[in-house]
Amino acid sequence: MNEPAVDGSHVSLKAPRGDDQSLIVALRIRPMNEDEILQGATPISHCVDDKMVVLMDPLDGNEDILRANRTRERQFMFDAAFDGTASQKEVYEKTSKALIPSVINGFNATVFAYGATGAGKTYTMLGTDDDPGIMAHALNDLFLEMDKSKESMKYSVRLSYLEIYNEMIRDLLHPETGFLDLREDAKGVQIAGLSEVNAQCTGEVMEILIRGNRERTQEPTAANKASSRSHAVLQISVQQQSRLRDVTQQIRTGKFFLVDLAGSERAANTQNRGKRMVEGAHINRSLLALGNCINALSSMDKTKLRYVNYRDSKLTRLLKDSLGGNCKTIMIAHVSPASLFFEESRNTLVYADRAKHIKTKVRRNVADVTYHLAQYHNIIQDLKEEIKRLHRRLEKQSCSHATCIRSVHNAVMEDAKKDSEESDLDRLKAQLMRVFDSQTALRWEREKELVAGRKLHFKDDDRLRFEEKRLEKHGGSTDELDDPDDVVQAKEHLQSLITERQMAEKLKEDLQKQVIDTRQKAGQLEEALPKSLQSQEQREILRLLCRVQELQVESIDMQSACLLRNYEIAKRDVAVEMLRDHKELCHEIIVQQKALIDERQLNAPKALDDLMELYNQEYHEFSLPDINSHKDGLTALVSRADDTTELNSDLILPKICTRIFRTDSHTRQQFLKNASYNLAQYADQKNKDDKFFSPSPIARQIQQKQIVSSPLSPVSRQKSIVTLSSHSNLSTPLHLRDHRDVIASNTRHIAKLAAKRRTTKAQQYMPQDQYDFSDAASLNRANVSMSMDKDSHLTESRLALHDQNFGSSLTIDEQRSVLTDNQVPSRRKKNNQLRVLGKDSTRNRGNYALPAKYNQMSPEEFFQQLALSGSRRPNDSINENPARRSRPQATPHSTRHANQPQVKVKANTHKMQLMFSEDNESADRVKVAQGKRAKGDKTEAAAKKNASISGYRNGDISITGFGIQ
Ligand SMILES: Nc1ncnc2c1ncn2[C@@H]1O[C@H](COP(=O)(O)OP(=O)(O)OP(=O)(O)O)[C@@H](O)[C@H]1O
Repeated sequence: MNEPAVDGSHVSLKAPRGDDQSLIVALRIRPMNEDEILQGATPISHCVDDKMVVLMDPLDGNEDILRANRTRERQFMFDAAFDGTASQKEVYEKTSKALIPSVINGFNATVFAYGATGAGKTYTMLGTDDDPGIMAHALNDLFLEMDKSKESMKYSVRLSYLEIYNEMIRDLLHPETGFLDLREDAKGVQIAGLSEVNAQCTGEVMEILIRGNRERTQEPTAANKASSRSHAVLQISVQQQSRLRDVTQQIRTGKFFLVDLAGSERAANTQNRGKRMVEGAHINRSLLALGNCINALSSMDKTKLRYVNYRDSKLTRLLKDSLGGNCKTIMIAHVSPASLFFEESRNTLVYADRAKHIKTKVRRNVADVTYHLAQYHNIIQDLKEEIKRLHRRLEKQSCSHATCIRSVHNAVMEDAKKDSEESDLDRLKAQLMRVFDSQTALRWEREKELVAGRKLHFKDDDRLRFEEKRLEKHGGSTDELDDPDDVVQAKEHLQSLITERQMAEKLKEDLQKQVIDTRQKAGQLEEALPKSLQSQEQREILRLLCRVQELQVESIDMQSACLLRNYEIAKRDVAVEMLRDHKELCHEIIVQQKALIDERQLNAPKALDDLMELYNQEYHEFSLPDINSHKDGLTALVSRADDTTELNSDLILPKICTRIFRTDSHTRQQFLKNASYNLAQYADQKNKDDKFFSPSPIARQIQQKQIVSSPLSPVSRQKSIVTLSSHSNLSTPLHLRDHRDVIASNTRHIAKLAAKRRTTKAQQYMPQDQYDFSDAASLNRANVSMSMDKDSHLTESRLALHDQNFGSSLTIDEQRSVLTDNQVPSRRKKNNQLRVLGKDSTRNRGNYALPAKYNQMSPEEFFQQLALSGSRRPNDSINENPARRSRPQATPHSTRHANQPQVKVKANTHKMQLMFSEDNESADRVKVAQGKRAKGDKTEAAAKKNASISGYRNGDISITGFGIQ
């Protein structure tokens, strides 16, 4: 068992003569458990004292003549005996504790628990979490004991944990290594490949132990709910070496085996079958081998040569040293007190009693190490260190007056050092604050500079451009200026701006340099600080200082953002100012041109006059007093936005919006909120009045959006007017007819575009279930000359109104060309043919009869046909009633005229259809049906019922809107 060790030095194995030592045997009787009590068992094992145990035969021997004179009691003496009241600690202390110093000093020791299954072996060795057993107590004491001598000794503790299950050895700390081989050589019994784990403290050891136990094979049997099916061996190897280096060194290696054997079992009691039975057989075989060894070893006849057969099982081979060799061994035998286990208890007691006679020769495992000459130097060094250490200890122990004075002096010195550290901290703090301050100042300067720089740029660029424009306005290049004062003033201003910018740039450069300097200083300070700061308090102060600085920086950032926002507002103000100037300029041009027209008595078109009137009206209305200068006015304006009636005018909103741009953001938001809400209210009110033409909610939203989000719409209007004027070329004498046409055409074009845009949006938002677009497309194709768009506001009546207003003499051809260019679907545009009904003939179930002549009719022909057959031309009919003209009304009962084509729209299943008929006497009715119809309901009455609109007067072009209205 002696091991070579230590730094490759020469190790000589000593073989000291061992002392004979008897195997110590203790007996533990566990308390009766519930099962045993329920089965009516009586206690048959008793501890008479701490060494004597009495076992009673439960059978009544009176009937057996052979037993009649025999005593029913049998007494056993052990080194220690424990009954059910004994605690784990007591058992440990009275048995295994004494082995701990021996192990530390290089002796081998073994404690093994023996007994029948369920007798309490595992409980004694391992114990429970609350009440740990011998293993935990022994390891704990081992480390405590080593601690006592760690000043002079060095220790190394290694652990291995294995189980013998069915005669196979398994490493419980590394079970993945599989089954291991057991070998014997000159050094003793070895297990090849068994892992050894280093442990430094009790905690670590306990962890290893718990890990190993988790791997142990345990199964429930009838005798024990958690029966160990294997023998478990925990091996603790302790190596002790003196710290004192000498020319020769002793290394002591003690091994401590803690063995929890599996219990012998009777198949009748355990009722084991199959695998459990095989396990039981293996257990019994190995325990029999152990018993044989014990028998042989305990032979009283010292004269005879004994043969001990360890080879019968792995257990006996492993415990060879523990039983008959160099080992202090304790056997703790376990029995149940119950009468049910009399046989098992008796066997155990007999074996335990026999084991008492086993003698082992115990000797210390010591290895003497002789060092090499080269190692002496190290040893001397170590010794010197040791001397110094001892001197220091001596000094400490003899705390004389001088030492006290020295200690007081030391304390004073430490205080002084602390003070100086604190003053250092103050100094650093001040330095840090200076750096922070200068950083803050610089940052602030830079932010201001940034904003100022932007302003300057903006001022420079925009003002410059503005000035240039102004100069250009006055005509010619700057060289040929008539007004030198203006130019001089502008130049001076320009010069001052340039100088200002240069100064700002210089300042910026300086600031940047300063920033770099400060950063460097801060970097140095950052490096120096951690070295100087030692205490937690100092670090905390520093952390707080840094936080303060961070907050200051955040505050500067916020202020800077504020400045930038102000700057943006100022920029917008300037833009508004410029737009105003521009507006004034436009106004000047318009007024002058008007004067020119009046002066030359030119015959301007009526449209132009109307536009001029509108313009004048708007111009004066927009010259409201500045809101900024009157706070009350602003409040009044916002409250006006609250007033629904005010919004009834289409002009008030853009007007207010233009003004509101100059107010603060909160007021702006408040205003827009109120305005959009009231617009919706207004629109609702309007819709109630006029269901026929009311736009959809989404269309209303779009309308509101357009108005609200276009505060400068009057300017755009001005633009349109200017464009129109430029097209008209009013400054030159007109060929009236031509120009009127051009103006009319342009106006039509604008109106058309607007109508188209509205239509697109309405289509986009129109809910599908309200209108079947696919079918509407076919219907539209049928009415192309009358309508091209489902939601078009550009009805013929409107165009007619336009024509009337602008005196257009456009022919039907021209009207058609306008329509076909913009509204006719591209497919039809291609062949320029009008299919009166764009219905697929195969899908046509004959719900309506269509006169053949309308098929393949061109739009022009169709339109003419319709017009001829009516009483008037479409545009003529509008003049009749201005109310109807501006808004076509649904007239449920229209007048009938003979010889007019009947135009009907019928609701088919899910669809609308259009029907023309000429042969009907009362054929001037045009029916428009919309909506869905119940499936299977094919009568016209149902169609009418479902129709939401029907009956326009013949010739009223508003039929074009049937698809949507
Ligand atoms: N001294 C005791 N005090 C209280 N309970 C005990 C004592 N000894 C054993 N027991 C209980 O008895 C039962 C059986 O004990 P244990 O498992 O230790 O038996 P065992 O001898 O190891 O059996 P096996 O050989 O089958 O593993 C356990 O529930 C255990 O808690």
